Amino acid sequence: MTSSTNGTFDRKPLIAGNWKMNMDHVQGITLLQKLAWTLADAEHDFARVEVAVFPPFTDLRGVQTLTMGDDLPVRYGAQDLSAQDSGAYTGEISGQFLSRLGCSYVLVGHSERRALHGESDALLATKVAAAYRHELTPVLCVGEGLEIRQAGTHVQYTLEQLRGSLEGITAEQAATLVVAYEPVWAIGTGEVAGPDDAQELCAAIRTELGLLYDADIASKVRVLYGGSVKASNVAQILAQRDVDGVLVGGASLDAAEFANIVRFEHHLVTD
Ligand SMILES: O=C(CO)COP(=O)(O)O
Repeated sequence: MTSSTNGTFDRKPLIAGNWKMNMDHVQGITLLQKLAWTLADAEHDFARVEVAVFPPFTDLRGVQTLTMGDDLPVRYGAQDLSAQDSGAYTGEISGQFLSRLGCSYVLVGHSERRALHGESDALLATKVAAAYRHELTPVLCVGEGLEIRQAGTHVQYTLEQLRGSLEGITAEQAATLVVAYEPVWAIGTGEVAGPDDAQELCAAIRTELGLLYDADIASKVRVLYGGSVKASNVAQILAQRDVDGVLVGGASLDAAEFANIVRFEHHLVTD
């Protein structure tokens, strides 16, 4: 596993839910409350397996109030941030604002932002830097589309995205980075990369981080897999040595299903 079969992990697993453009601020609070109750009932050990949600911007203030008020051990982050800190950038959200809202994380370069908003690796490197300026941990997303996968150049392609999106990022900063490998062809399609595919790319990402920085940093960075993750397939994915967590889309909108994903260790045997 991230870990091994002896129940210890090399890195603390991170189970992250990307709500995308779903859940208004009222629905978001209900979902988070249900998730927290379900995990509390199950006596989930948050110190062992970390849980984070990525709601829309407009939900974040409510999420902050709820987590602070009820002392919830769930972390949260935004789905994007501006490369700029402040100024005449209509519609943009600064990392400073996210930090003030208690965000721990921010997604950078999700494939939907790369594809629908033309975000380039060069721009994403400036967003990663902005996240660090505001003490947010970037969750840098990389991954290939179907054509690249079919052409067999997916490893090369994904590592090129990684290098480009980390341009100018120091070793000290990279030590706290989270990378999410999300093959575009497996997102929202029900098509899951097999555990071996997830391991191949997560290991390749770690090796590349070792070359870009050093082996110690590479051993600290958490590399997640994302793409049609469900309670029924999560255990096999997380049984891979270099997969340190999952970034879940659709299945994170259902509190019971997401709680079961978080509790992947409890269904290792039955899956
Ligand atoms: O894009 C994803 C998470 O960021 C994955 O989405 P799905 O889990 O819905 O395939």
